[in-house]
Amino acid sequence: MDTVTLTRPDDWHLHLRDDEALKAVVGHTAAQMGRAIIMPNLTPPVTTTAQALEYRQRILAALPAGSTFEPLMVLYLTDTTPPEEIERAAQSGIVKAVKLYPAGATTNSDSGVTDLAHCDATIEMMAKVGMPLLVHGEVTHAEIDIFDREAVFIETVMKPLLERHPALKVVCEHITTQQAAEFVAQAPDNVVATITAHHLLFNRNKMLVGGIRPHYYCLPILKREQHRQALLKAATSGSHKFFLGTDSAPHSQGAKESSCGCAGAYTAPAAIELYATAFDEMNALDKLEAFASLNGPLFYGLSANTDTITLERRDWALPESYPYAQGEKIIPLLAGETLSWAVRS
Ligand SMILES: NC(=O)N[C@@H](CC(=O)O)C(=O)O
Ligand SMILES: [Zn+2]
Ligand SMILES: [Zn+2]
Repeated sequence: MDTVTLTRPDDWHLHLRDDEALKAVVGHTAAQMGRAIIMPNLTPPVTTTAQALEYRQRILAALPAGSTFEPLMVLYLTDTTPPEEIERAAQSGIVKAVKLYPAGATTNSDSGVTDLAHCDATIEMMAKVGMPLLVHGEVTHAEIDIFDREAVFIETVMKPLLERHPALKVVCEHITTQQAAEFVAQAPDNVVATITAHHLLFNRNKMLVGGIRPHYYCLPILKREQHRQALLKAATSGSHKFFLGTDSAPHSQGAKESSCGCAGAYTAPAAIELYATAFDEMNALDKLEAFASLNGPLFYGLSANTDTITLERRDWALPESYPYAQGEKIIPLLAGETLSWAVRS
């Protein structure tokens, strides 16, 4: 296959940041995605429906002229989010989900949940009104090895959570392990997962062999090849439980190329091209449309987009960098390298 035409895809896990950074990055996603689920880990985080409505307005104002890109908003769950906030969010029609960041697990998660027991009534309300919980699934205990944090989370947090709230809609975000892929595949239909392009394309060697490559450092961290193979299998299985979420996470060049670099891979500029490359590796380009464009809307109760995009097999080089906030640059994943799938313009 040398061309693939898809219903226009959506990105079900995206970081857009705010202000100047938002203006620098939003066009990359809007150029190829119809909609995106916008992560709420700003500083301060988006914890109320009122804040989500304001943030949505700033995103719409930052879009290139004529864009029809639609941001889908998310609330940041804290120990003190009241059940009434979930009702307000559901009634708004604008807020589509609530995000669980275990406190300290990732970028801007300091206001996250310290113990899910504090959130029981709020989560009960989410199950009642059908509001999905999006989960950064890693434990944060210092004694747990970083490569094991997702697998331990499934056993110690996710399974007990679903026992208490069996009807809760849950998205296991950016899954990275065989354990997570198998857990989701075997779970009931209300439990699904997003998978990033970088976790489908790379294992941890890419980050650590021949020099330390900070642009491949993200959370959850890249795992061994066995896990990448399990993710590829899940994404191309044809199951409606797995769908596209880039976790494109912009940080300036200086914040990444540092003695203590930030976690996050900036993949938005070539998102669908990177996924096509991964599906091509599996000879599964015929499965890309369901993963990228159909399974996400199905879970969120939305219609698929009505227009299409066409990918073609053609070499092109990603730019070395793009302009970012405060005069800094942002380095896309695979900067300067050649991709063999391109979006036809
Ligand atoms: N994925 C990352 O490595 N970073 C994300 C946060 C997140 O999604 O965990 C970010 O906001 O920078
Ligand atoms: Zn995360
Ligand atoms: Zn993320």
